[in-house]
Amino acid sequence: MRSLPYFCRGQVVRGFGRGSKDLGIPTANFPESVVDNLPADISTGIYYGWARVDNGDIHKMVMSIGWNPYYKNTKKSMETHVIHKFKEDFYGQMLSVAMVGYIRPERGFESLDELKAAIHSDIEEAKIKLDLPEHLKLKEHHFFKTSQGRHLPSSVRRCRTGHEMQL
Ligand SMILES: Cc1cc2nc3c(=O)[nH]c(=O)nc-3n(C[C@H](O)[C@H](O)[C@H](O)COP(=O)(O)O)c2cc1C
Ligand SMILES: Nc1ncnc2c1ncn2[C@@H]1O[C@H](COP(=O)(O)OP(=O)(O)O)[C@@H](O)[C@H]1O
Repeated sequence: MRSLPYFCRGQVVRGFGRGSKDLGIPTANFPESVVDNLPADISTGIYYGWARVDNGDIHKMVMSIGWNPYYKNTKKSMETHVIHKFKEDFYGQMLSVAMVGYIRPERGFESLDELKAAIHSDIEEAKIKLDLPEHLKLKEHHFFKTSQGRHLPSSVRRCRTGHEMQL
């Protein structure tokens, strides 16, 4: 995928409230404007990368892009599970992510337990891959040093591919 790494930020909005309740794996949702602006070559599926909430620490993350076939959603979404235990929810805060690599396509599952097992295996894969030097160096990218600018208009918070960010 030519567009990877892909750098993106947006204010966290409410989803269907299933991530935590059903799965025990909370996923922060991006607004529709961010989902609609994904480059054409970023296909639906599961990705790994780095994430930061407002000006906090940079953590490993896994992200699901698509229609969640298990739940048969009608709206495409981008849902990020940050691999970190937060003290509280962060709705309305700025989430900055660097999508670094692709894991697998989205799938339907026979049971919730199978979906949960698949997500846990994605998390383990992400943890290992992100320790590679070429991925670790992205934590130092100037994207994560620029203003988290919650006050900035959405037009200023455009998402960019690694190519556009002059890696
Ligand atoms: C790493 C990861 C992998 C996922 N894989 C799938 C999948 O293969 N199929 C699917 O239907 N949903 C998948 N999901 C999406 C979950 O079903 C989704 O996070 C859940 O529906 C919560 O949605 P909500 O935040 O809108 O409530 C995945 C989520 C994550 C974080
Ligand atoms: N480690 C985490 N990763 C992602 N979101 C988290 C995490 N810890 C807490 N949250 C909070 O949980 C919310 C997601 O919970 P979830 O049950 O999936 O609800 P929703 O459907 O509203 O997205 C996020 O928007 C965020 O505020």
